[in-house]
Amino acid sequence: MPGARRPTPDLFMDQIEIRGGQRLCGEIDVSGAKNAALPLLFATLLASGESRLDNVPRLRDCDTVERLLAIFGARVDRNNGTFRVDTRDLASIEAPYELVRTMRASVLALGPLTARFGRARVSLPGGCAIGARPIDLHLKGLAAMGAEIDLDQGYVETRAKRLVGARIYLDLPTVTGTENLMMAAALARGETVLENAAREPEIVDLAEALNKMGALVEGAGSDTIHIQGADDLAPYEHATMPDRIEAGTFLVAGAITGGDVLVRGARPEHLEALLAKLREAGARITEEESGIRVRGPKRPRPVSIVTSPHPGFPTDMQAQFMALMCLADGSSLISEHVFENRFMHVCELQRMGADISIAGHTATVRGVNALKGAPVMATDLRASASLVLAGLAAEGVTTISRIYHLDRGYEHIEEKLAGLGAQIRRLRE
Ligand SMILES: CC(=O)N[C@H]1[C@@H](OP(=O)(O)OP(=O)(O)OC[C@H]2O[C@@H](n3ccc(=O)[nH]c3=O)[C@H](O)[C@@H]2O)O[C@H](CO)[C@@H](O)[C@@H]1O
Ligand SMILES: C=C(OP(=O)(O)O)C(=O)O
Repeated sequence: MPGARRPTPDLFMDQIEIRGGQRLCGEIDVSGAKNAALPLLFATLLASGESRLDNVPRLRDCDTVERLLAIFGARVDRNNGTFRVDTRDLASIEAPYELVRTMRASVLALGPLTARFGRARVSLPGGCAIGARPIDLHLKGLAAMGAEIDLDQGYVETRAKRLVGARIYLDLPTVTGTENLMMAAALARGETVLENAAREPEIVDLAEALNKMGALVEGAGSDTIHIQGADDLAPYEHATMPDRIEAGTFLVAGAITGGDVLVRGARPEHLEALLAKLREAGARITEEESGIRVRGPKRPRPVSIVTSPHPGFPTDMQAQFMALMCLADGSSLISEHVFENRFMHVCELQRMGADISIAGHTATVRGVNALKGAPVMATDLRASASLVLAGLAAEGVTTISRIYHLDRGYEHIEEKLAGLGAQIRRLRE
């Protein structure tokens, strides 16, 4: 039609619409953890046979691993939250760019494939919205275990006769780096010691599964992990741990709306830093048998946070906590020290009336009396979650576009929040 404006591509993608201002009350269930399910699914590659993983969340990233495992030749049978992965006929060791670029955690194929087949070819994931995110420490660790490493047309290629155990000091406690090296070490000859290892609960979950497979992993959850490799590993049966970041997001949802929410399945020992900060902000937190209850303050007190590796305040909760601080009765400082570019949500929160300024790694958030609904855009996974939280508390209607980011890490988020009384719906493409 002459003169007609072409709609922007965003209009052809799902959006979320929230009518804010409802006090959220009730009970909400936590799903299995994305960041635990992904390494656990790649760990199936270490053995020949059928592994079974329960409590896998229905997320875009889990669909991506399913596709990758199928490319390697695994048979994946998926029934609700249960994945049965049969790795008897693996035929390929290549993780193609088309899939890796949609999910950085694809790099977790590198350790298991190199350990089991002595070869892997995995596309380099490249940077993403939150930072450069190199994988040099994964590669240094594999090289220390005897792998030859080449870069060819954007792919990392590894070769090794059999990996040998090594003492590896990680310059930074990288989470997926620690997981990749634990999986590689599980089939290496002799003992591997990972020093300055990541201590996240997802590392402990993976260690449990590797031990079920026949490796001997000790010290997971501390900064030194000992892994005694085995000649062969057996398939595992395991259930994914609950998602502490999803749980944390729901706790903030209760707090930001002044509500009363029981987050069923949330584990206090996984969430200590967040719970301490929510209490400082004035939320009442109680640990109950089935989960964690939050009762929101009338208005949050200002609380400053600094992100750091576990057990510090998780970078994956920074954006959500910032949304809460936007409505605090005073100013707070939010310092991001894990990723260099994880303030993408700030501009969008400002569109909703937030008063935030950034200097280097720190955002100063001056609390306002109210946020106002607006059309906003999701830029990465947790940035999207912060916009949902801001939208729940804001006056009027918030429409969030590009929610494919949200679907990478939150299962049925609109249905779950609607169950607490939120006025939220997905506008389909
Ligand atoms: C799938 C998964 O579990 N993702 C999580 C994992 O990501 P991921 O494992 O990618 O994050 P890392 O722990 O590796 O990154 C931490 C820091 O180390 C740097 N680094 C990392 C590896 C490396 O070889 N070289 C290097 O310099 C990164 O750029 C970053 O600044 O941990 C992050 C930090 O808690 C979380 O935000 C992600 O949700
Ligand atoms: C950054 C995250 O995930 P990923 O490492 O998969 O990008 C996250 O879960 O917040």
